[in-house]
Amino acid sequence: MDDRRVGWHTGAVASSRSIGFAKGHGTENDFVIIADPEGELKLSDDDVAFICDRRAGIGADGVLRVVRSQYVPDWGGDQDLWFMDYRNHDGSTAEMCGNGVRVFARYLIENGLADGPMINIATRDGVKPTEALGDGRYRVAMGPVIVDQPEVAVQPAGLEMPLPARAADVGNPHAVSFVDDLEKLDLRTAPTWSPVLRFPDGVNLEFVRRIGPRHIAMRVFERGSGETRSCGTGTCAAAAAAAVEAGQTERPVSYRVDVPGGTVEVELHDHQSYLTGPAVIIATGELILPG
Ligand SMILES: N[C@@H](CCC[C@H](N)C(=O)O)C(=O)O
Repeated sequence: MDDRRVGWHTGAVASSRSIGFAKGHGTENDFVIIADPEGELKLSDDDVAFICDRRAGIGADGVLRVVRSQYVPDWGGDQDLWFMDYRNHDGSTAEMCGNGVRVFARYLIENGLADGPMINIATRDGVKPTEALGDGRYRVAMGPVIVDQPEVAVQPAGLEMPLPARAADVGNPHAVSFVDDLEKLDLRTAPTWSPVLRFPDGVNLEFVRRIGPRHIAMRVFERGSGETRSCGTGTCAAAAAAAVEAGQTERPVSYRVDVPGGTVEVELHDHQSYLTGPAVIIATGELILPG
């Protein structure tokens, strides 16, 4: 039997660390949530990759560490809030996670850490006011989405020609391409983009098919996580790019965005966007980290 499992039953493995976790998802973009209110837990990139490993670990697209903002060295805000320390599957950090922040809000409320229905959640992209709608859905004020000209070329495996893409900033970086057929895209390997220096820290790549005037479908290849079944910031980028492509200048304008893991709604206002979608907590348990 694996040593870590022996340790689980006997507590005899001195070199392992046992930590409580919850598992949740938003439209099947899934996360391991770890409470660390006073910022005592040091999670290396390898620790996060181990937790996210779908065979050796719990399995997830990312990790959400739940920590008071006063214990986050780089947090510049003056309020003490719950901070969502988001890590991708490979351990890298990201500024924001739109599905993660909804799951984070649900976790806070269900564990008595926040009252709701309105919670201000601190992220590396600032404070995200999040509202529990009472029906399992959460509505997040995501901030503005800034869409550029289609100046990027994205090359997925198997396509003869690169796709034109618009850069979109949702706090984290995105590039959105429009396609006629989402099913035939091969996203098992990372698409490349050019110019490479347009995104020196990497980029999330969205592929979008228009279904109706305010309805799109999307697949995504996420920076640090690969293809996922949904990306909340990506749906905001996709909706904003779709509105620009269609010349829809009226605000607010709302989009239904279908992703492989479900459906979300994106509302685009003049200087704000809102993401509404489900958040689910599916399990809690104890995790044994090696080392
Ligand atoms: N899945 C997330 C985005 C997570 C971060 C992203 N991979 C990045 O590195 O920017 C979402 O729901 O927004």
